[in-house]
Amino acid sequence: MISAYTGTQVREAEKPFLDDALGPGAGAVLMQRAAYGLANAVISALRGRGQRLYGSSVAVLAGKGNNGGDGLFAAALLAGRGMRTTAVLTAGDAHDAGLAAFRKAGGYAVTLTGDNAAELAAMAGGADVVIDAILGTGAQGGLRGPAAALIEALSRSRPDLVVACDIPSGVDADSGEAHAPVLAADLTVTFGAAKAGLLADPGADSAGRVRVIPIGIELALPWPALRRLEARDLSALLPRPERRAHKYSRGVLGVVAGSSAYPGAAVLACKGALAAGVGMVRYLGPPDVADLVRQSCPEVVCSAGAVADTHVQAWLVGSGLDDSDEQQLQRARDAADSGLPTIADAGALPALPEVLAPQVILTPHAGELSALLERLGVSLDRSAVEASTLSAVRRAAGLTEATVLLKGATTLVASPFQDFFSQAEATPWLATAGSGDVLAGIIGGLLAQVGADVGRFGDQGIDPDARWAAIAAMAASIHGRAGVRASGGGPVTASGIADAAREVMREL
Ligand SMILES: NC(=O)C1=CN([C@@H]2O[C@H](COP(=O)(O)OP(=O)(O)OC[C@H]3O[C@@H](n4cnc5c(N)ncnc54)[C@H](OP(=O)(O)O)[C@@H]3O)[C@@H](O)[C@H]2O)[C@@H](O)CC1
Ligand SMILES: [K+]
Repeated sequence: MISAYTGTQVREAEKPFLDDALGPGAGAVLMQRAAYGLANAVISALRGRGQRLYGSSVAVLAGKGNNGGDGLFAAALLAGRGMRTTAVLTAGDAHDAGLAAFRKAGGYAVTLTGDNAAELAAMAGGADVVIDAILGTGAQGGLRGPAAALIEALSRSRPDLVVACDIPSGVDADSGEAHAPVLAADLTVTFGAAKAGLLADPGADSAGRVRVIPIGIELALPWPALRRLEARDLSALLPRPERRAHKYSRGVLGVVAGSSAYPGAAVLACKGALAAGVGMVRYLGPPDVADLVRQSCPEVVCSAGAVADTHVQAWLVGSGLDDSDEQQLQRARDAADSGLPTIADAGALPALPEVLAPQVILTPHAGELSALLERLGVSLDRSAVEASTLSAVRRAAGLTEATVLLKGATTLVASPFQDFFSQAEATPWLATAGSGDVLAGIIGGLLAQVGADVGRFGDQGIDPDARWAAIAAMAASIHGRAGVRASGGGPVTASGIADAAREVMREL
């Protein structure tokens, strides 16, 4: 599991180590570790591209704070390895000890002014590596003045390799909000712990690959602000049938989905659930949709019954529902009100009561989340949601008291108890019709199997209250991995994602 923290949490954790009572320059030790990790990461990245170190060039953009200090010390180490190093001091002022070490190692420093931004951008853009060490966790807002002009010009020239020091300058370490201009990094080398803003969009868009360098503060870190499940977490959390299992003990999912306009959504939701290994799927809906479901998935038991008369462990409602089909909408409301874990997708979102419960998982995309918040009296249009995904999903979970999964390049999940998960396994090829129905199916399939198994989650450090969010995150991860597998770098279909999800489950 990757644990991520706000900038404030990391700074708090660093404080005890900065105390001079620990010895003179105790804080400098942390900076040396950070700089060493950054320099090594740059060396690995260059070698990974088949480039020689000796004679390669690096431009470090250094702000006046400790982030700039990290960058200058790292550049000094790189100069010591034979790289040609230039520092652009973006604030006139610079970290004294860092600049002294940089100069001593043979580095050349130049000060950014109002007049030379374009010239220095051209110089930095021609370097083999650019290190962005302008702003870190001490930033207030984004880049301004000449530093903003430098980054704008440099972004246009698309440097070969950009390495962000701790966080891309202009990205908020707590929220992932990006204050333009931000220089998109290929790699972010972050210190002590991943910052939450690197694992939430749009910050994640600019971060590239994230590498965490331990600096000795790890044991002082509090409960994480955000977590990301990795393959081994999924392996530990996924259900395996017991020796004497039968279809009912493995979990039964009820599905209320599909309409004459979108019958395929019901099929894809059922396929997703079956791929997730559920014992049985019971479909409730109109006869024409049920016919298609039977033809495509003969394993599914179809009826036109009521929610109250249908014995299941979890519900999936909403995928492909028609907003004029009052009978299906009523089923969706009954399911969400049943007290059973329920995934509510697409057409169910506008139909449910405003206040729900943690075991109800809502799965909006940014536009649907904007509409949901609008109904709750919060005016946040789609682009505002996209600009601030973590805060938007937090607000939605707080107001609805439900678990909310926001779909996107990075999928964020928030529980109403302030547990957050972020998964980023997906490929852009996943953005295809029906993909969300498969995701809903996988969530439903997992809810039916492990929703009641509190101990399974506790063993992995997940609170009982957070398990609904963890299940949604597990499903997002499986769905993302399935998309990558089905795509192989090319187009995918939603059915292909469901097929691949079964293989991903087997591997995990
Ligand atoms: N603590 C530690 O021991 C360790 C910390 N580490 C490193 O330190 C980083 C945090 O360092 P930091 O606290 O010095 O802040 P940092 O992000 O460098 O910049 C803030 C400076 O810029 C200024 N400024 C602010 N906003 C601005 C803006 N929008 N545009 C322009 N300027 C702006 C602000 O000055 P002010 O405006 O307040 O006068 C301030 O001087 C952290 O990310 C990590 O890399 C590691 O070495 C491990 C050990
Ligand atoms: K930075």
